[in-house]
Amino acid sequence: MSTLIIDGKKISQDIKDELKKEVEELSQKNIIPGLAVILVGNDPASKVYVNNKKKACEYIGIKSFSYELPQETTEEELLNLIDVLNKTKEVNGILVQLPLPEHINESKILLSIDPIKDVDCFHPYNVGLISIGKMDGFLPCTPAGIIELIKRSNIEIEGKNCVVVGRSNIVGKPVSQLLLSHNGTVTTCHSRTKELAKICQEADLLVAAIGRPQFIKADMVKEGSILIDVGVNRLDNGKLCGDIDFEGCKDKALAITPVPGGVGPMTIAMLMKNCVKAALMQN
Ligand SMILES: Nc1nc(=O)c2c([nH]1)NC[C@@H]1CN(c3ccc(C(=O)N[C@@H](CCC(=O)O)C(=O)O)cc3)C=[N+]21
Ligand SMILES: [Mg+2]
Repeated sequence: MSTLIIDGKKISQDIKDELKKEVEELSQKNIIPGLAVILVGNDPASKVYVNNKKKACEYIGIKSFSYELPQETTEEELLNLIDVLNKTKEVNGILVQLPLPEHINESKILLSIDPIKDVDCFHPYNVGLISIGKMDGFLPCTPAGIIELIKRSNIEIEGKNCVVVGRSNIVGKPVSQLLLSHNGTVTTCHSRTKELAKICQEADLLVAAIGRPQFIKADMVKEGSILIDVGVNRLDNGKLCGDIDFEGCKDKALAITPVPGGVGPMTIAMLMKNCVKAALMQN
């Protein structure tokens, strides 16, 4: 049987079209979702992501408020801006693009965002809700995007041996929790895991969120498995490359996500979904 290449671009477009419709209906009740996007510094990759988020807002009909602050911005200045946005009625969601410059304390910033406007789902209050299985509020964007890719490809999570490689607060940990809430049997691996290859070989569903180009090779994956690649590694030649050796692994897999065009676009679609949800919760 030929491998299903999961088309994240197409699926994210479907979601954006669903949201566009929903936002049109909301406008009849005079509700316009608003997202504030804050970027500190000049990282070119961050600028690209932030622009993609603004474009998605425009397409769907979400009003975006953009703050591009210089690298030297102090923690206090950033906290003051967030305080103002927390109190601004037109702003339903606040996103502070990560990573932040070294001199700014990231956890202090994430704590200062009003949890009801925390569309990234990074505030400890919202992280806590996810960890106790309350999934009716904001969902973390990349992990929720992964679940949506799987569901819309008609793949069942329940009962599957799910292996997540990576334990970051942004991807590894929350995706493990979402898979668990969908009744997967979840193993979370990391740099200190012993016999990583052996554990990966047992995975019916493997999520690679390591941050190393082509780390997962064909001999590490099970025949007939589902392979989800969260890697966004920029190579010296400018090309984007995943954490899975796509060419090597694809014939062994039942389904696999490409990079680009897999998980990445879903992250933005799920962010948009959280913005619409935020507007509903606040109106
Ligand atoms: N507060 C915050 N929230 C985030 O959600 C967040 C963040 N900070 N910092 C950086 C990471 C990374 N991230 C991506 C979003 C979209 C693509 C994406 O659309 N990727 C395209 C390709 C884009 C390209 O060519 O570079 C794709 O995979 O097809 C990738 C990565 C969100 N992040
Ligand atoms: Mg991400």
